[in-house]
Amino acid sequence: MKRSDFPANFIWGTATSAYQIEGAVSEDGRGPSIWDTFSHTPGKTKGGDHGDVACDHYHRYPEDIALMKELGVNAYRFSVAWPRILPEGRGRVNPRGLDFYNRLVDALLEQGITPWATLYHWDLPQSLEDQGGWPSRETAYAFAEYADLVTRHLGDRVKHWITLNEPWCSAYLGYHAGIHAPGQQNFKHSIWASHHLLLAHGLAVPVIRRNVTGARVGITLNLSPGYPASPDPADVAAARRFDGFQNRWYLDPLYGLGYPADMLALYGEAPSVQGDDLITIAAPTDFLGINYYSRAVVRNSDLEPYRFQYVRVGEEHTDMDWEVYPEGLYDLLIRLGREYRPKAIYITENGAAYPDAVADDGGIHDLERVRYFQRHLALCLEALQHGAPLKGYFAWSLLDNFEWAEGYAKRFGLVYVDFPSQRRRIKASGYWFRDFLREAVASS
Ligand SMILES: N#[N+]C[C@@H]1[C@@H](O)[C@H](O)[C@@H](O)[C@@H]2O[C@H]12
Repeated sequence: MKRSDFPANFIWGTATSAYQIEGAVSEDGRGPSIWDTFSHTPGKTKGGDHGDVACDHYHRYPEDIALMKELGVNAYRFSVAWPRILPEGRGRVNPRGLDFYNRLVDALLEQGITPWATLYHWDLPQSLEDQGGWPSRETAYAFAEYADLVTRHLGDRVKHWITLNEPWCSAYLGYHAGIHAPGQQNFKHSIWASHHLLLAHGLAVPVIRRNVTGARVGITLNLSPGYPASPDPADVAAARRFDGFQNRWYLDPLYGLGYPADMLALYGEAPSVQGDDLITIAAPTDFLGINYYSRAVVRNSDLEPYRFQYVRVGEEHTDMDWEVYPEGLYDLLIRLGREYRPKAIYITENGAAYPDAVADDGGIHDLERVRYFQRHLALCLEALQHGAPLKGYFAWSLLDNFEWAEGYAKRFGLVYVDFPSQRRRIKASGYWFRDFLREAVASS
């Protein structure tokens, strides 16, 4: 498989998010986010890690753009930090926050790198959480106001917009599992949050189209194909419930099908739908972003409310203990193309954490990650050749960064970051990606 096996106009990028790399959390007028609060709450993140400095990208973005240039990517997916733009979430605008993204976008364009902006990658302004957070419908309206402001300022140069990153994580991990910010464990709130996140997306789509000539708008979902642990009908049914929990709860409303009836029955908890919400949520989009890391294998369980249990399978796992299963990406792409028929699909994140270390020769020989990318790209190509509307691929991530509750211990970067010194070193996987993009290597 080589780059020229893919269409000539295929997008090749890397991805990051604001809270994971920027740092400068109290600089130039930025307000606090729920992740500032959560990461500074004892016991919430590994080793008490937080994003106060992270990769210091707020100051080092020219160096990081130079790294993107060296890797040879033609696109870069970043997120805009809502609390940098609107410190209280609504109302008062922070011009220095807008200035940062103006500088970032101009520097990317100067290097011939197309900016892809995610409007929300989990850093909700704390003041909005204090007023109810995503379980409150008001937050969806606040998001639409935020989207209007940002796209009016950047829309002349940024044409690719992702409204939300992984609403499943914001709703489930943040409001039911409680392992992500804001750390609530309230099932009803997680269902309401999921609805208001989708509503926020739907409200933002026409706003972006109004403000951005030639806009390409989409959403990014973390989708995982679910497989039954056995042919036992109880396990097969459990896999269907997992699919509803992880995938269909978001895909169905986004593609005009409303919330899946089987999941509404299972949950016994209706989202706080009002008026034309489902029409708003199903606003036509130009692409579907997929973050793919692994599959799920599940068996039946009486554990309420989801009634499935994960089963650990496979011989090969990443440092996140996620099975390496590129076949799941193929299955997902083919299914989505057939069942939901998005105009286009972009892999907006794919990558792996491994316990990288600097070797005696000064290199980082992350050959497992090279193999991970080779295998997943090969299956992307196969899915594309079998009709999936795949148009691009963003490797997660450009840099080792703040891996949320896992802190800095989990490294996903193509570029190694020594956090105390902030020194960047391109890993073997980064050099492989560069050579793949230069077509200097063909790999099986
Ligand atoms: N975990 N993990 C890696 C990666 C995370 O760092 C991103 O912020 C999320 O969008 C998505 O979960 C994937």
